[in-house]
Amino acid sequence: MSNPAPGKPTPLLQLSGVQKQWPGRPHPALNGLDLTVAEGRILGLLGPNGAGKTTLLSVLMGLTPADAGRFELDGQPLDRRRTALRRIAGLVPQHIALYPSLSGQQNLDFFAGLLWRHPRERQRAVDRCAAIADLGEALNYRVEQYSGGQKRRLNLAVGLLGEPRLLLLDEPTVGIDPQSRHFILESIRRLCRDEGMTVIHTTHYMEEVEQLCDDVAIMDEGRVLLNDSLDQALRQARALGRLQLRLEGSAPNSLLAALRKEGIVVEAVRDHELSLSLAECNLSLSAITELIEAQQQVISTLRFGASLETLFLSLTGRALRE
Ligand SMILES: Nc1ncnc2c1ncn2[C@@H]1O[C@H](COP(=O)(O)OP(=O)(O)OP(=O)(O)O)[C@@H](O)[C@H]1O
Repeated sequence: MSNPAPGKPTPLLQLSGVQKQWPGRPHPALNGLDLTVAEGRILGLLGPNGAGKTTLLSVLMGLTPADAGRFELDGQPLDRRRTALRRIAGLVPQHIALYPSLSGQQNLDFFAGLLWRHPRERQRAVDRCAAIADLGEALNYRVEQYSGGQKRRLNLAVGLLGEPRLLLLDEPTVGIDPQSRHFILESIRRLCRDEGMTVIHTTHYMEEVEQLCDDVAIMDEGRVLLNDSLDQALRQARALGRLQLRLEGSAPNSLLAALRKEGIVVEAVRDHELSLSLAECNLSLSAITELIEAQQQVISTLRFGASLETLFLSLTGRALRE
């Protein structure tokens, strides 16, 4: 393998031309998919229903073989029929995969028993994952008594029992309360930061990708249309976007000049409202607000019209949640 360019993250996984046709389906679920997953980073995999995200995770877990394609792990080619990722990957499936009549603890013990032979290793994995789920007393309750959020937390913990190097998350926060969602996202972030785990996080929620992920891949009709760092993707999105601002006072000329100096195009000024185009500006949103506040202006509302959603729309021609 050639050495990565300085500053560029090392690829853990590289896929090219991956093809998968489910029997009896009119279109391939994966249709020449290329994807790079960088080591120790969180990749947000965005795509509408039927884009092929779950199929991709199934192929990566070796649950179903790809029809064609090249797979490289740590720069070494893998046999596409046995991608061998199961050894290093943990899957947190979209549908809760727990035994409802067993307690949380019993679920952890059971799944750990499938992964670890040695009782001491098994116990260590269970204790670690029980701590990650952080369910307190509820760990001893039957899973059928859990809230949706508690089930999701345990589902995540079970996916971590094998101490995976690569964690595959299939929409891990669907249909749960904001607190549990926050808990799950924080746990993922911590695992990535403290243990160098690599994560593929599939989701419909753009804002989750913006909050959590280092990299983003946008997928549609079995192909990856964009695979880049989140910063680059947002920069691309920003080029499509507008920032609408409402100030508490009217905008002084000094503010307009300061904005223009940073490459921000002031498209319209109406009373206290400004419409800005950020196509030529390299500042982050927070740097722009700081710049405005440094001009002694108070922002009462701010609406950014370009996000991953805008980028997604421009790449696929349709909204993610259509
Ligand atoms: N086990 C299967 N057997 C037959 N067809 C399948 C199977 N799994 C997925 N498909 C088909 O493959 C295509 C891609 O589906 P997939 O579930 O991978 O997409 P997805 O992006 O995960 O969608 P969602 O966001 O709805 O979960 C769809 O047309 C789907 O019907």
